[in-house]
Amino acid sequence: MNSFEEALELISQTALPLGTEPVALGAAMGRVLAAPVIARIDSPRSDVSAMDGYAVREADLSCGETRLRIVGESFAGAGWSGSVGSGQCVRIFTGAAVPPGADRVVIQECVSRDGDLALILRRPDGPRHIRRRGGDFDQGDELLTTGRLLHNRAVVAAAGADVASVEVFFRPRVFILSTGDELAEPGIASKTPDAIPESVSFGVAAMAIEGGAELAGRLRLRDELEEMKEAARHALADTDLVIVTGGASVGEKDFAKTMFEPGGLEMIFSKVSIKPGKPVWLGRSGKTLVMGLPGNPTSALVTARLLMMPLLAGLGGRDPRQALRWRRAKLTSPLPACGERETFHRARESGEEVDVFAFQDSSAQKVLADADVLVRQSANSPAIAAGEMVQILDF
Ligand SMILES: Nc1nc2c(c(=O)[nH]1)N[C@H]1C(S)=C(S)[C@@H](COP(=O)(O)OP(=O)(O)OC[C@H]3O[C@@H](n4cnc5c(N)ncnc54)[C@H](O)[C@@H]3O)O[C@H]1N2
Ligand code: MOO
Repeated sequence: MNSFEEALELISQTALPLGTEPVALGAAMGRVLAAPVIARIDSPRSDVSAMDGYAVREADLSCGETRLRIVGESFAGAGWSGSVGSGQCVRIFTGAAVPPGADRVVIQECVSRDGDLALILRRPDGPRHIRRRGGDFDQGDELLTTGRLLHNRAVVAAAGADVASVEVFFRPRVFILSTGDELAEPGIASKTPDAIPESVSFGVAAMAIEGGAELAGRLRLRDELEEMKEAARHALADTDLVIVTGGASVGEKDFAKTMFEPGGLEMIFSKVSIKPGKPVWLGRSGKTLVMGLPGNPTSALVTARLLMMPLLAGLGGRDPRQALRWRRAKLTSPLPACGERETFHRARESGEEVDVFAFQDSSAQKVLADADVLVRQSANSPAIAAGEMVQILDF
């Protein structure tokens, strides 16, 4: 059995980027850059006004009142072509180019206008309200590095750099197979005695999409080996990762691994010393990776968070360990000593504190809805007192 750190290391070695493609910026949200974004223009493109007002020559301003002749207007997108001479000024608006000669913008609240004369009541001090050319970035600057996730703010920077399309890594294509004779589609389980709603694939699919995956398909399977082998063959075609839930343990109908044997299944790890989720496994069938998650809903979601997310990060061009950003918080109640499996408790964060739920069963579903972090407790650690700091991970 591998430790959690060993499993992560194996994932880092296995999860290599799948390839790259150009995409239009409008479709790039959530994608990972495979090449840096380099600015194609300066920003601002020239010295521009930061306020609505009048572009003046600082040297013209006297301590008392100053009268200047308005010789032109400069709008954003339609600047004024002349230059501002002594005793002159130009009406100017936010984002408009500051004409040569002017070196300050006086905001319009400090100016009264009389025909083509601007009357400045007293000499302004403070900022000159001019944004310098290239003050934000220069043409040729690297604005976004390879491996960056394009979120809403990053696409603003790319678009602002006059970049129309970006080179990104392929999204991993993920197929989810859930196994178990007892499973029924949510909404119809109550009609059959012994049936339970298939819940896990919904959470795993949602998490995979959050992790940058594209959902290639989802199938619910009965524990019938021949049917499962056929489904495995179908799921393996044209996907990068198959996630199979349930049947990971040692039950008589636990066929999650066996179903992949016709295509060949090379194991990468077959159990991890964590609680919950010990039966989680990773293998490769042909060129497709296969991850088996335990069927218990909490075990499935915890292992998906701890191991599937780093795997997807790596396949999608990011550092797998970036998917796990541990933070620290203070325990509100004590934790008992940890057994020999590293343990990840479901908990809720509140301010700088973290409340570990009393119900930690691996079959739990209600608590999953309430938990927002996992609390990490190392294997064989002694009891941890309330008030101690612990490692937490967004869940
Ligand atoms: N003798 C042993 N028994 C078990 C061991 C063991 O080491 N020795 N390991 C236990 C651990 S730990 C776990 S976790 C579970 C995992 O078992 P499986 O992956 O084989 O899961 P199943 O038996 O298929 O299901 C477990 C449980 O979860 C329910 N389930 C399954 N799939 C779904 C789904 N998609 N949606 C909702 N609920 C699901 C299923 O009905 C079972 O109740 O094994 C222990 N046993
Ligand atoms: O790992 Mo199982 O998830 O302990 O019940």
